Amino acid sequence: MAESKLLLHAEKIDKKFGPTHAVKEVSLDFYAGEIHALIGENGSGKSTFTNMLTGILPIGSGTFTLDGEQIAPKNQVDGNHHGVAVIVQELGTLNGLTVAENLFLGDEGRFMKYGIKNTAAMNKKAQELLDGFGLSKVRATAPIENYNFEERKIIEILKSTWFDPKILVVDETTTALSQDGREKLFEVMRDVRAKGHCVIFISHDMAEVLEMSDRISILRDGDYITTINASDVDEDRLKTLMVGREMGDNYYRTDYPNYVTEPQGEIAIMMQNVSVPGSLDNVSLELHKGEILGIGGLSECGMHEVGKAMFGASYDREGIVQLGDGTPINDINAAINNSIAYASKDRDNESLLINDTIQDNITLPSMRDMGLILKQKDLKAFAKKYADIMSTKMVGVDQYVSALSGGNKQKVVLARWLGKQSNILLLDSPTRGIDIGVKADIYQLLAEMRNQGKAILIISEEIMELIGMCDRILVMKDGKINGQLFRSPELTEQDIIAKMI
Ligand SMILES: Nc1ncnc2c1ncn2[C@@H]1O[C@H](COP(=O)(O)OP(=O)(O)OP(=O)(O)O)[C@@H](O)[C@H]1O
Repeated sequence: MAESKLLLHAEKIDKKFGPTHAVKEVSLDFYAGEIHALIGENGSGKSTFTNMLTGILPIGSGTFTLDGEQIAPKNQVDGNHHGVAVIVQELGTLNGLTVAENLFLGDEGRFMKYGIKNTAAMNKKAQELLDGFGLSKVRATAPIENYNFEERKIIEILKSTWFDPKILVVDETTTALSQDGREKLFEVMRDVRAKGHCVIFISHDMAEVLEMSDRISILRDGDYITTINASDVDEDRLKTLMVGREMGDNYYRTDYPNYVTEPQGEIAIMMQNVSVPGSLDNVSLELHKGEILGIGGLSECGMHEVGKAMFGASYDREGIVQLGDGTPINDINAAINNSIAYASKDRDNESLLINDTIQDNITLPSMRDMGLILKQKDLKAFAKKYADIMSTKMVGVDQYVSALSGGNKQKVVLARWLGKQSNILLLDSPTRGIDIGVKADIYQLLAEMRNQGKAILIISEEIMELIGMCDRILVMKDGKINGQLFRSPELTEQDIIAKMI
C-alpha cells in the first residue's frame, strides 16, 4: 500500500429491509492509496454497504467519515459532490438522454449561464473527455441507447471518474466487460490509487481480487468477518474465508470426450448466414444436442447478439435460424414454444420483470404447460422448488425481484429456464455476478444437462469458463467467427486470445 493515511471510516453501518438484516453494524477503515476489495457470497451485503456510502440507499444507522467529514449522501449526484462515485452492477446510465447528458447528469450547473444551459459547450466538453478516454467513436450528442451494454459500462466508468473522486466503488463490473474493457477499468483503478485515493472493489473473481487489491475485507450474511492483506492469502484461503467452509477447487468439467475435430450429436439449432447490422456479419453455426458450445471474443466482436438472434429477439435480423428439423425461429414466441431458453447479459432490462415477484418471474414461461386452471398454491410451489434448487437467497417467492442482490437475480433467471426444462439453452454471461459456491453448482448442473442431451450455448467474457465447460469454442472478431477450438486439456487462455485479436 502506497500510504497509510485513513481516508474513510465506516462506523457501525447498519441496514435492514423489513425482515432482512442486510448489513449488521459494519465498521471498516479504508486508506488513501489502496485498492480495497470487498468480497462475500451473493446477498452478503456488499452492495447495500457501498450503496449507503454512495447515496443510492439511505443509511440505516451508523456513520461514514470521509477525510474527517461525516457524509450521508442523499443521492448519487450528492455522493459525487462529496467525492464518492460508483460504477454499479447493472446499467448505470439513463435511457432517453444523450451521452453528454448522462456524463454530466446532476452537474449541468457548470454549463448554465443566466439560467440557460449551454448545450454546445456541454457537448464539446463531453466529446473532449470521451476522446481523452480513447472513446472517440462514441458521440457526445448521440442518444445513449445507440450503444450496447459494454459501451455504456465504459461510458459509466468515464462518468464516475472524470471529476476525480476520493472513493471509487467498482461494484461487480468486470464481468460485464470483455478483456480489453477490463484492462481499461483496471487502468482507471490503478490511477485512482496512484493519486492517493481509494477504490472499493467488489468482485467474485478471486484471482482478479488477489491481483488487483492491496487489502481484502470479507462480509458474510451482513456481518463483517475480517480484513487481510492480499499478499498474505491465496485463492483457496480466500474462498474458505468467504463461504465459511473448505471449497473444492474443481469447478469445471473434468471429462475430455475423445472427439477432436468434429462435433457429434444431432443438430439442435443452427444459424445460416445471419447478419444483424452493426453486430453480426454473415454468421453460420450449428449447436448440437449434448454439446456445450462456447462463444468468446473481445468487445464489439458481436458475440452478445448471437444469443438474441437465435432466440428470435434481434431487430433487423437477416438470414436463417432454424431447429435441426427445419422449424424456423423468427420470434421469441416460436423460440419458447420450441423449448429454447435465453438469458441475456443485460439481466435487469432484458431477462427479468424487475418490478414483479420471484414467483411470476420463474413461472411465466411455464404457465402455458400447467393446464388451463392455474392454482396459486401450485404456482408458488413450482417457483419455490426451482428457486431453492438455485439456492436463491430470498425472504419468499412473493418478494419482488428488484429487492434481490445481483447474483440472486441471476439465479432467478436460471431457475425460470430450469423450471421450463428447456432443451436448448442460450446463456449469455450465465455466471455474471454469481458467487463461487453457486457457480460450482451451476457448472455441475450444465454438465448434467449436457449429459441428458440438451444443447447449451455459453456466451462468455470469462475465458476460463469457456475452456473449463465447453466442448467447442467459437471465437468471434468483428461480427464474424474467427476460429474454432475443441475441448482439450492442453487448451490455454492464450490459444483463445490469439484468435480474438
Ligand atoms: N431494496 C431491497 N429491498 C429488500 N431487500 C433488499 C434490497 N436490496 C438488497 N436486499 C437484500 O439485502 C441482502 C444483501 O443484498 P446485497 O445486494 O447487499 O448483497 P451483495 O453482497 O451485494 O450480493 P451480490 O454478490 O449478489 O451482488 C440480500 O438478502 C438482498 O435480498
